[in-house]
Amino acid sequence: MAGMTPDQSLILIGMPAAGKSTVGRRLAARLQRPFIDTDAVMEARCGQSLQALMAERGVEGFRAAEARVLCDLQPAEPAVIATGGSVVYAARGMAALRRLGTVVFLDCPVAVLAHRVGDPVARGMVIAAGQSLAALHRERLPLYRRYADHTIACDDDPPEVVAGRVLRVLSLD
Ligand SMILES: Nc1ncnc2c1ncn2[C@@H]1O[C@H](COP(=O)(O)OP(=O)(O)O)[C@@H](O)[C@H]1O
Ligand SMILES: O=C(O)C1=C[C@@H](OP(=O)(O)O)[C@@H](O)[C@H](O)C1
Ligand SMILES: [Mg+2]
Repeated sequence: MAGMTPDQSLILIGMPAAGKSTVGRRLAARLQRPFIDTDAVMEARCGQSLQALMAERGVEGFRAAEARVLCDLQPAEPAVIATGGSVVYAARGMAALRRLGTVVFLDCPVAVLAHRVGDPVARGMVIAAGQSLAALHRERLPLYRRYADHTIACDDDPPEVVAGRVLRVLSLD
């Protein structure tokens, strides 16, 4: 898929700490579009922090709540949407997101992610007890690839550079 039409939202997926929220905010400013972070939408809707949600409902409950948020997302106008890293577990949620626009996968090496993330559990990630970040990355990579219209290699490049790559691949620069 080359470029995107003006009525489409731009949706960022990828591992936690890949830069979806940071790069997404920059893209929204550059494109003069609203910025939506599905993590913030979920916290507002559930009335608690993601960490509290995870502690109360567990991984399955968290994923179910996230899927409902994705299915109900209706931007008033084309937006830049940063998602939580675990959205790709929800097939129905991803189908809903894909109806809203173009999905871009920020593909960041696991070593860079590990440096940024610190302790996955303290960060409130959807991760099984004892699972390493590298194992989680292996588990999710096929899912990110399945849903991506475009993949952007991020390495450890600054957010502005990554944002520029996204705009170029979508012919929006
Ligand atoms: N391209 C980047 N280069 C360096 N640090 C980054 C970059 N993108 C994000 N970060 C940092 O990594 C952390 C996680 O970024 P964030 O945007 O919250 O990622 P995500 O939304 O994908 O989880 C933040 O501290 C942010 O400042
Ligand atoms: O990947 C994950 O398991 C998660 C990523 C977080 O969002 P970011 O990807 O924006 O960090 C947040 O949704 C939650 O802590 C679970
Ligand atoms: Mg984020």
